[in-house]
Amino acid sequence: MWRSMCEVRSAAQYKRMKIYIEVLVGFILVYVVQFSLADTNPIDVAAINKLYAALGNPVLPGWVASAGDPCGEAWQGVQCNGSLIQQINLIGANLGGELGDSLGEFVSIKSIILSNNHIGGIIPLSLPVTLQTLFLSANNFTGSIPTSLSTLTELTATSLNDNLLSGEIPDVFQSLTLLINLDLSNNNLSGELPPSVENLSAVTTLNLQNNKLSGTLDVLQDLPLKELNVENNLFSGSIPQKMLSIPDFRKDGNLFNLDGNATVAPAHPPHSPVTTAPPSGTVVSGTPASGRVPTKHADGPTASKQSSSGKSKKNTKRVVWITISGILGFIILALGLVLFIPRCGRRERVERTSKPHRPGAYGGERKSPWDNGPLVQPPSETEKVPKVAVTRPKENHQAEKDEQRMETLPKLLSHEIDMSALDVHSMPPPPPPPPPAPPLAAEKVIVEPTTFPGGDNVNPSKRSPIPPTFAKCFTIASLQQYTNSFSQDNLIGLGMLGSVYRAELPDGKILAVKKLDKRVSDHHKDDEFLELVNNIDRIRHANIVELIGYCVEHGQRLLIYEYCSNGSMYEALHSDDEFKTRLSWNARIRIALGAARALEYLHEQCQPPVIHRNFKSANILLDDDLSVRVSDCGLAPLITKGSVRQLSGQLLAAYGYGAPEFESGIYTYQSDVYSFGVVMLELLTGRQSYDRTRPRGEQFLVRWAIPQLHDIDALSRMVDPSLNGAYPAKSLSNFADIISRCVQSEPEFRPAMSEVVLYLLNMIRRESQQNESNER
Ligand SMILES: Nc1ncnc2c1ncn2[C@@H]1O[C@H](COP(=O)(O)OP(=O)(O)OP(=O)(O)O)[C@@H](O)[C@H]1O
Repeated sequence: MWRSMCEVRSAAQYKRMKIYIEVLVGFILVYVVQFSLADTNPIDVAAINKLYAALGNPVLPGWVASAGDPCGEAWQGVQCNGSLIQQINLIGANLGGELGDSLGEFVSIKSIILSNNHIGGIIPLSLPVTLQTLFLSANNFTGSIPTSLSTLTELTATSLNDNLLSGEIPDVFQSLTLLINLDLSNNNLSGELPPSVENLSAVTTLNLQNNKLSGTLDVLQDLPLKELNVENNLFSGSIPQKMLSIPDFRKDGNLFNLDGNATVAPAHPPHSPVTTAPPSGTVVSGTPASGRVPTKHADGPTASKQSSSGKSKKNTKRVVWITISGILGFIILALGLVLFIPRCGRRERVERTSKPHRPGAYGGERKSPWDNGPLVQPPSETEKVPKVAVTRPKENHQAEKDEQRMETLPKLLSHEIDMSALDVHSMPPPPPPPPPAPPLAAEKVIVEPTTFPGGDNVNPSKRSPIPPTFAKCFTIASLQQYTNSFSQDNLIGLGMLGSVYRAELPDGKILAVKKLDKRVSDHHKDDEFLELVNNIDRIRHANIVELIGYCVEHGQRLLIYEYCSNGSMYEALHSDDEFKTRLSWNARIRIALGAARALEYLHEQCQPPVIHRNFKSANILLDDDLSVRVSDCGLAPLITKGSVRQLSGQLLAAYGYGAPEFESGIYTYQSDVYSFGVVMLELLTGRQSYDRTRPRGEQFLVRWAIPQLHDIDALSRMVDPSLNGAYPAKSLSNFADIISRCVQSEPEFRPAMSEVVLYLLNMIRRESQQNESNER
């Protein structure tokens, strides 16, 4: 065939052949596009239908027990890539029932996130081998950990903690070399750690606390652990020397042999799981008698899928594969022809001049105003660390800086000006965020929770106290005097780290004193606390609450901050109707900008960079003139320890600010970006991030809002009624577009904060241009 084509001699024959091929390629492309836009893959539909039935047909927007189109109809919590389901994320959705036996049937699902529900029964034996994250914590799962875990070779994080799991941990870790976070804590697991644990060559966080595990920790000694919690188990023997350098190693409540003497370390009462674990020895209902034998799934993906599918499904699958292979074959053939013909032509008709290349209908990606290339390349985790320390003085001239920044963005501006030349009202609504692409390798995405500064490998007890440079040292006596002995009248509020009091100095100056709870202070030695103070003291930015001083006395730890007279954005929006009416649309954009600048500074300019970790509207304080001061910056090390850590995770997730990855203990810069998106949603809707007084489907703001963000009509119905319609429609849709970028469930698709700042600045600039032209 190839030869005969090359032998085509006449120009007419060549032209005819070319047209024929172009038409053929056109047909193929149309078919491919149709295929990629087609309904959800039928195998995935069948699997999700079964899952839904097993969960007891709960009320979940979009979901149905038979057929349907989860990808096309955007079922709640479902994310797809083309026609394939990639993620099911239903954290805290009040789900009951069981998981059924359909999970292993999903074709290419990467993430199942069902934490904080009431799902019972066993963890299915059949699991999808494509899984990268499996979060089932805080449910009512019984029985043992399934052996099919061994087939999940792409797994990077899994949390099975806070369930009723019992029996031994199976020896399934041989091939889980990508696993970074594993949480099995707060169950009823017993027996020794299986030998294959030593193959977890990527694991950095391992939580095994509050079980009945026994034997030694020897299999853990060569793992790259940064955080290990084995508290409240029955571990014994001596602790391998190497393990003492794990930066966060908690081991109390075991039978370790310290200094050659068998020692019973003081046991803490185990954290009670969400539901009470049955006493050991109790036969747990629902535990399969024989269900723990390895299934055919261990044979690999094909086996696993076939074993769990019926004959008809096999046929469907075959048809799909044949179709895909056919299409691919066509494409290869067509490409071959397209590439081959010109070469033949060149060989045969050297006098022919080639046509200039014109991209076809599918030749380029659709661009949107926001898609003009990343405004600032989203830095990867490593790129985010600035090479040179930049510390912004408080008295920086932000307006001038913004001018400069805008000038450095000729590409953006020229594009935006071009866009504004168009009729904005006839423009389509903002485009949806880009479709999920295969996630990056986990190690590129994950940043370990911030630990105490000073290097991970430094033993805290060996650090020498470094007195803070600028922060003033207060005595308890003076603070007692300024707060009227920490009287109730001066109590401003309570947080998870402690209580905040209003303090009045003799010169009339008002300060805010954060008195850390004992359970927080107890985790940190004096020198660690001073180091923390030193690091907070370095954080200086016009949009961040300034640390004035500290106090370390008699085991008490206090942080003294500048006082913000207008309370928090949370109070302004949700507790004070009168204040809320003062928050015009412009004021809201400016609050968002101030908060974005604070995060941009923490992530990209501060040295060392800082992850906030507790970003929410209650931590966005407002000054006299409503300018933003973000609080609790640099306090992450206090909340990465002990019970506060758990509490912080629960609170962030429970109140709707926690990014999906937070469930696994992964908290990155992008997790802050997610929380920032939730704060923007609060500004847009005037709703709380979580409001249990609302109907079920509306309680979690993100879940309720996301499907509506790209629908102009729905958007205008979502806006805070107290704005009385006083906002430009275009500005609203741009604001919504930024939100939907920030709250994407795949962290790597969220923008860097510097991009968010630019988006907001650009919105403001365009509005002022619009206002000027209206005035003329
Ligand atoms: N510098 C400050 N000026 C004025 N009010 C403050 C200041 N710092 C904190 N507050 C107020 O004190 C209260 C408690 O703050 P705190 O940061 O301890 O807890 P939170 O933000 O409510 O919760 P979390 O502990 O999760 O951060 C909040 O209502 C906050 O508005």
